[in-house]
Amino acid sequence: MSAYADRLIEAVRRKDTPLCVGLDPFTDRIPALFGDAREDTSAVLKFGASIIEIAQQHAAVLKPQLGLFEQFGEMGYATARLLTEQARGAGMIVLLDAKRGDIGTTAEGYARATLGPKPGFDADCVTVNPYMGLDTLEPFLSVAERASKGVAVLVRTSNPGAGDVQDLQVGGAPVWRRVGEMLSGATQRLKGVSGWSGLMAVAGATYPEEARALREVMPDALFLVPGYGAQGASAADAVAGFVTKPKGLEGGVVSSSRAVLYPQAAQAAKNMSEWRAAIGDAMAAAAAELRAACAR
Ligand SMILES: O=C(O)c1cc(=O)[nH]c(=O)n1[C@@H]1O[C@H](COP(=O)(O)O)[C@@H](O)[C@H]1O
Repeated sequence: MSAYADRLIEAVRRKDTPLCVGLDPFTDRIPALFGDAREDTSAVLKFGASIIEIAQQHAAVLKPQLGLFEQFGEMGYATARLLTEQARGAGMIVLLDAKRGDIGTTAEGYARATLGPKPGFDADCVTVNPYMGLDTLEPFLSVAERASKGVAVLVRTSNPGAGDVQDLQVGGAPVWRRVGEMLSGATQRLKGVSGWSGLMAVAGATYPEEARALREVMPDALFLVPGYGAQGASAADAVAGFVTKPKGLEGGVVSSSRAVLYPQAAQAAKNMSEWRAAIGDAMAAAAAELRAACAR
């Protein structure tokens, strides 16, 4: 099987947009058309399945947020697995947002659970937190190398408090830059023939200057860029860390969850076809806006 980075970049090129649809189920925002998500996980399953049916037309990548499924207990976990299977079956790349991070021996369990085949999740890529140290990433890198998968590492996150730790100065440079530098060996290990690496760097769209600087430190890492849409970052900010290649569409994926899952028009939908149209419009608009931002 070809390397994860090559599959990802090829899929993004085919869709002609770096849009990654985030699947974040919020019980109070899933429309009643699907049932009551506060009481019944089948409403979450139906909602997620419909989102994937629409997302596969507009985006190459799906990012299920595992914590928001785990809040429903074992049924939530099973639902996330079923939706992962559905998305992969439909040809989408699944980037499981699990934000794992623990000592190496424990991380082996997390790596098998997320990237491993059944009974694991068999996701294409998983988000991990490197702030316990590089040894904690090793199990994920080993599985990724063996199974042509990816590992998305938090480097400069999108949240308001990202700078609390990540901006602290170490030897004249912020921590996030040091983390980016530390990841160079891992980046080389997951490199594909395209020259891109399946060691993805999470770089928040809300901090475009940092994303640009991180690109200099990590020239070969595909970026996973959250923060576009609901967190206020523009499409131009979201692609700040991308690089200019002939088609201008290279550098990673930009995720959007709430803005495409719960747009105002979808909340007002009276029936399923109105809801589908509203979601399709929101995803098409995000895909087009990001495509245009890449071309600039
Ligand atoms: O790893 C992530 O996906 C992530 C990293 C980060 O720095 N910031 C961030 O918002 N995320 C995730 O990206 C999604 C953002 O959702 P929206 O703000 O609704 O688009 C959530 O699932 C977050 O958990």
